[in-house]
Amino acid sequence: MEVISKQKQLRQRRSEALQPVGLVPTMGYLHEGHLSLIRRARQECKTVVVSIYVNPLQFGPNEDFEHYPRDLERDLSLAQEAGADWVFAPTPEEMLPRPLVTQVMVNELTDRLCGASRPGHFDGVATVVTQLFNLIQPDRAYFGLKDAQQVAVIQRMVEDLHMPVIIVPCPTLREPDGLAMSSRNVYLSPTERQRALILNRALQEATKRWEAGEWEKGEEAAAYLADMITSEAGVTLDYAEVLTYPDLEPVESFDQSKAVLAAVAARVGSTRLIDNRIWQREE
Ligand SMILES: Nc1ncnc2c1ncn2[C@@H]1O[C@H](COP(=O)(O)OP(=O)(O)OP(=O)(O)O)[C@@H](O)[C@H]1O
Ligand SMILES: CC(C)(CO)[C@@H](O)C(=O)[O-]
Ligand code: BAL
Repeated sequence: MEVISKQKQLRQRRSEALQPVGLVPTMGYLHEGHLSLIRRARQECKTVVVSIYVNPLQFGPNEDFEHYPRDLERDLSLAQEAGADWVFAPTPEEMLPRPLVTQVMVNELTDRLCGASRPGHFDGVATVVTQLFNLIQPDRAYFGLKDAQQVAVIQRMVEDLHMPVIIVPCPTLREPDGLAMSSRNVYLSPTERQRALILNRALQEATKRWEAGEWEKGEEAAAYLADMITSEAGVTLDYAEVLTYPDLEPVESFDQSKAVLAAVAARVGSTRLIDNRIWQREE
């Protein structure tokens, strides 16, 4: 496996790469969720590129950019084991030699959920993903559905701007007790780690009720999720929403919606976690 930090070296390698080229964009501190994306890319692509870059553009001024966990040495050995051919790990100076006066903005889809709670977040994500697509020119790019809104935003950006890349959404990997894997789980104390289970538990219970046809509108399901999460000590709800997927519009009637996203975000102590389920009616 080759570690690449410079754009020039990347362009050189890219011009000689076996195709298809698969890209797994990450912010590092790799866990099994990331590794599942790398393994999937390995099955489907001749060249597998993992990018590791904590993108300052997608963090708000009071967010955890400085403290975001980083361990490049460990990441490199995990990426290699999972089958990566190259890791692109640029410095912020390499990606941002000067402040940008250009950015990519995806509207509407970013008005709700994490877009509403983290103003500017998806502008930063769309911009850095465009930079990575331009540098690496992947044929396929792999994204986790734990960040379901991110998948919808990137997919729409690629369609709107005719970017020549196939977006591959991949399932969320969980710890044995159901907690969605996340680099931010390391912030949790043992008590918080237990409390964090409420996100998955609420989604699991809501899924049973949706399957039983208990609700007509999305907002009834969202209220159920909000109640359950709010009742857990030490957990502060950020949002609970149930929207059509991938358009992220209100669900007026479950009967008429093919795919629906039930998404939650909450602070457990000071750690912000997200989780979701996609509910799909069989045709
Ligand atoms: N549990 C998971 N299962 C599958 N994919 C995941 C999981 N967690 C993250 N991913 C995906 O890995 C890619 C890189 O994500 P990122 O590096 O932000 O990791 P993360 O664990 O989501 O970090 P954080 O939760 O702290 O934002 C994204 O496409 C993300 O959706
Ligand atoms: C896609 C991404 C790597 C862009 O920085 C990030 O948002 C993430 O890790 O999901
Ligand atoms: N996986 C999303 C990256 C972030 O929280 O900024």
